[in-house]
Amino acid sequence: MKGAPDQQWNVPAGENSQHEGGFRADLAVTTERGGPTYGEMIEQVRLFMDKVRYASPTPALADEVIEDLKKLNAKLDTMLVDEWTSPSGTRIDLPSRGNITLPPYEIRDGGPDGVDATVTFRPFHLGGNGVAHGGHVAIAFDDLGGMAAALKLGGVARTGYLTVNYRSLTPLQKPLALRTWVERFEGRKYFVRGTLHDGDRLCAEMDALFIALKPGQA
Ligand SMILES: CCCCCCCCCC(=O)SCCNC(=O)CCNC(=O)[C@H](O)C(C)(C)COP(=O)(O)OP(=O)(O)OC[C@H]1O[C@@H](n2cnc3c(N)ncnc32)[C@H](O)[C@@H]1OP(=O)(O)O
Repeated sequence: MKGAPDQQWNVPAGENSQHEGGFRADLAVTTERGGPTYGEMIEQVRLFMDKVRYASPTPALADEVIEDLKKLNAKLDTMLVDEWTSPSGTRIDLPSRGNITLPPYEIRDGGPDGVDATVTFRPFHLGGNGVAHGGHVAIAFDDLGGMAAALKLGGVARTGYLTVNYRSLTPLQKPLALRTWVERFEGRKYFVRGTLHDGDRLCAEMDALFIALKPGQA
């Protein structure tokens, strides 16, 4: 990665490393990494992506935006850390734990019985004709399905397969109810179901297998 010659992006698993296999060794959550305005920074990036999705800039404006973005990227280059110490993914006080790559969701309730979340697809999640891209719906199911498996097994799991049935169109910019739960498990195999509703209307359903990782497994 350019701009951060002294930073290690991938810390190999080892005696003193901060991860075990594929996931964080320390699953402790934080509300402090990245500082008190980290969430607002993420929100401004999402807002920017919303604008980019719909903007038709003049060549002059595109050049101006490019120069501004280069400056911002150079600023962040001075503060890059490895994935295990990044705030992203651990900030439970923020939508989607501060993970910019996920559709923003808030957890209403979560435990071994399942996860109840509210997800709001943004303008930049547009697929076509004003509604969400199906891939973004699948990402929301994957993360929250993985969370249901993790809360049931008390450890981490990776997706073996994930099937989404798209039952009706998924709107943007509207809080939707996403629920995931472990239907059954056999050994390391956790069969997880999920639903996405707009009010009473079913938008999509998930049927997935998450496999508990063995200690140290990537
Ligand atoms: C609280 C924070 C929450 C955050 C949640 C984030 C969730 C995000 C989750 C992800 O997106 S993970 C990324 C996407 N997934 C992957 O990249 C996984 C790629 N695949 C693998 O790494 C391995 O295949 C895997 C670790 C999943 C399993 O390999 P293993 O060698 O550990 O297990 P094995 O192949 O022996 O399979 C174990 C059992 O599962 C079964 N199995 C494995 N894959 C299957 C599959 N695809 N379909 C059906 N069954 C499957 C397999 O047949 C076997 O069944 P039995 O025990 O009954 O014999």
